[in-house]
Amino acid sequence: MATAAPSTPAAPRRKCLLGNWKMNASLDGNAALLAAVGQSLAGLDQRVQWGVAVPAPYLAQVRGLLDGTPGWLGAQDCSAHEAGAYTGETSAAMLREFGCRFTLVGHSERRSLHGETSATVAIKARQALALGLTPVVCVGETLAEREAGQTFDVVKKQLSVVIHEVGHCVGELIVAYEPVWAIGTGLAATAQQAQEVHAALRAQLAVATPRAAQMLLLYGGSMKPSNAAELLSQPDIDGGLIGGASLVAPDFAALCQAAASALAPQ
Ligand SMILES: O=C(CO)COP(=O)(O)O
Repeated sequence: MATAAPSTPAAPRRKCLLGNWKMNASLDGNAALLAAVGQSLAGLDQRVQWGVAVPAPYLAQVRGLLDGTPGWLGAQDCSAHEAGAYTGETSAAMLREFGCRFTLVGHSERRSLHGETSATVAIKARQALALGLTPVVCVGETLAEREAGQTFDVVKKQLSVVIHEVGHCVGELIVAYEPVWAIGTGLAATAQQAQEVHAALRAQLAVATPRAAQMLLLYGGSMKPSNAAELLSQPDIDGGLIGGASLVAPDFAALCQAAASALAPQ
């Protein structure tokens, strides 16, 4: 008698490492960084996707630098508006025209320094999806919120506004959990802290989409070569959104290799 297949097979997830260069770039520096990254990552397990979110003025240059590599080009933000009198903004259509594959939305620095609300972040995610860009929706609690025991409430609320706004496209999102207290501080969440938030986010997504098990959930906040292996081996951590370490070619390459090591052998 044939053995029945398990009803819920383990999801064959990929890993994904996205660099967020923030406001750090120069023509010469970008060329040197990506030449070194490209060289280090030749032969990387193809189940590891990598990419970089660059400042808007460098999109055209970096598009050329990534040509011929599997690296994804991304932006750090996109406008909530389609077009028109919005000085300083960059639309999803413009990002698309310059070859972007993804855009961050709702990074904590946008929320805290530029007053972005979850409602605005959700509209940005919808705009990005409408133009065929993958929104990387960033959520995360502050230290005060964590200490007050509000972590799960905060991140779920941030995500629920986006889920509601994008409707049936939820499964196309990438979600990045970035605890605000871990960003740029050198103090990453422990693998256990990050895993339990990721599991909660995936459970929340599962209510909205049958694709939740395949969705990429990234951790961000002081991920570096010394802590990457443990973080990336958690069952619900599918990769990283990397700030500082994405500016150092050997570090970013080491994180991608750690992601490859965390995957099951092919
Ligand atoms: O904000 C981040 C990525 O978006 C994380 O930054 P760091 O990796 O520098 O902590």
